[in-house]
Amino acid sequence: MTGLLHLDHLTVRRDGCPVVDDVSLKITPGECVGLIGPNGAGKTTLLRAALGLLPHEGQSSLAQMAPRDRAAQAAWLPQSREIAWPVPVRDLVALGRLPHGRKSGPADEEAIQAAMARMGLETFADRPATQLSGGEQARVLIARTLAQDTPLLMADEPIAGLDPAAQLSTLTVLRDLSREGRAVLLSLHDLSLAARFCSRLIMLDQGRKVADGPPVEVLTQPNLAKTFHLRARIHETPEGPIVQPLETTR
Ligand SMILES: Nc1ncnc2c1ncn2[C@@H]1O[C@H](COP(=O)(O)OP(=O)(O)OP(=O)(O)O)[C@@H](O)[C@H]1O
Repeated sequence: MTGLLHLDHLTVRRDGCPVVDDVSLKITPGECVGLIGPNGAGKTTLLRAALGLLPHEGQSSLAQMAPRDRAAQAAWLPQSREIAWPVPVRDLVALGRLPHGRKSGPADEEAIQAAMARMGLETFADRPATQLSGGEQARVLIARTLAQDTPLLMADEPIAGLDPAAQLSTLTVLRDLSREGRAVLLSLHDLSLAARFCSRLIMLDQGRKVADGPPVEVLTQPNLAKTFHLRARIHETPEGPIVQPLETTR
């Protein structure tokens, strides 16, 4: 299967210490891959280095691309969700089309409308984006990445700050994109939602990839104890495992 992202022995050092440590992986179309790990495990650093936004050792197929090719290959939703300018929501979503060229046409219009509809933003179209709530602004920025219409979408904690219904609808949108044949790589902290919506989980611990596979194989008691220092109950349900943290084991 053709990979949309290959990382080959990717390492990022901060002050000489590796915070992403020799990570190799491949993301293929149809996958919704969740990057999990405790605070400071290296999730954001790995995503940013994979995009070529940080100096690194090893190889990232995306980082090697020319900027325009990379923007056609991958859309990126960073963790910071600051919207500085009071532009109408529709115009902000339309910025996702910039990598497709300056002249706007029917395909751009269609992609913008589809992205706004997927994130439930039609009624906000003319509102200045700065006047929306934090959660609504997050949905606008997700819509901007959807409008970019790339085979790969990478998102750093896309459901942080969203209410439970918005979390579910956002993860449903991302999972549906993968089921349509794109690939999604996202970091997230909610292990139960990760298990339910991701087809594969990659667990990071101190920069190293310590588990990689289907959620039931990654979210095990020993992995949770070793990586998250957590004793947890894992309930098997028809919707996938639910992880109930019970106590820390540090
Ligand atoms: N600019 C920086 N300079 C020095 N160290 C940094 C810098 N940015 C991140 N780090 C360190 O790199 C490590 C990985 O950070 P990173 O933000 O990638 O973790 P994370 O898994 O995304 O964490 P979180 O879940 O808290 O968002 C941390 O120990 C962090 O302190």
